[in-house]
Amino acid sequence: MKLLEGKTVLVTGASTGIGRAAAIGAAQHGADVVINYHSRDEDAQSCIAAIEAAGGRGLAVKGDVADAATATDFVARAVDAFGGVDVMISNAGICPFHAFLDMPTETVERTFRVNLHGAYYMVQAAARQMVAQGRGGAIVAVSSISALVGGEFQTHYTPTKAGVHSLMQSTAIALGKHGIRCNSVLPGTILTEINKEDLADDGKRRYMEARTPLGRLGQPEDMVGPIVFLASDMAAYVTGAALLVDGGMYVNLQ
Ligand SMILES: NC(=O)C1=CN([C@@H]2O[C@H](COP(=O)(O)OP(=O)(O)OC[C@H]3O[C@@H](n4cnc5c(N)ncnc54)[C@H](O)[C@@H]3O)[C@@H](O)[C@H]2O)C=CC1
Ligand SMILES: C[C@H](O)[C@@H]1OC(=O)[C@H](O)[C@@H]1O
Repeated sequence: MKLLEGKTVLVTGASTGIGRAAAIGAAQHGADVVINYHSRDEDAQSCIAAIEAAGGRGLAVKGDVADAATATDFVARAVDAFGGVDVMISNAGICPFHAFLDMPTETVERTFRVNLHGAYYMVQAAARQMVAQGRGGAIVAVSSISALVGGEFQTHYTPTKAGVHSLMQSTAIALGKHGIRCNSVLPGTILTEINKEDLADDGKRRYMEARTPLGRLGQPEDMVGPIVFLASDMAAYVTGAALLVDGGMYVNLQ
């Protein structure tokens, strides 16, 4: 069953990882897909090729989500190309692991700007378009298990993920009257470029695997079902919710 037939889906940070898998997954579910990407033209084009191979129409728009103008441009380009916006998947993010006491100011500010300001601007630009269209919509933000638990080398990152989760709760209230649903997914540890270096440490990787009751770390494709579900009409009465997708890692105390 195709869950996003006839919808236009926008995904930020979609040239790699979870965003890429979500973009291709949306196309497999019948959507036209517009992707935002930051810098890697070849990866963006290969994502568009995969969207088209899945039967959807695709468009890649370059831009830094930390800049508010990127969001308005992204939405305008989607409307020009495909006539509107039905779903926004706010996914772009960075996590430059670093110790707390000597954390460079620029690292903190860049992480906040990309992960939190970027999500805010994208969600707001999509919501403005959805309200103008008058046919509702769905917003899915990629938060994290890190919205709920800390990380020694993620003191600049975990607050942004809690912030994204909180943003979905508040926008669910602000936008419910317009028929726009806002939810977050909270991935556990998914094997992507964001943690390639961190998990190159065998001890760290084995520890994270051992914490996961399902016995393995996640793949980007593990995020597709939960994201597509929340974006689709199957979730018509779900808003302000947060869906952990972590193989059980969060509940595994002992
Ligand atoms: N991989 C994991 O274990 C987890 C990832 N997440 C979140 O998932 C999201 C996607 O990350 P992954 O796919 O894992 O890693 P990734 O590194 O493959 O993807 C992040 C994407 O965001 C893009 N990006 C970074 N800065 C950007 C900017 N300024 N403007 C536009 N795009 C930008 C990157 O180019 C990249 O395509 C992030 O928000 C991350 O915080 C959340 C929980 C766990
Ligand atoms: C980058 C981390 O490995 C990843 O991102 C998160 O949000 C979680 O902390 C994951 O472990």
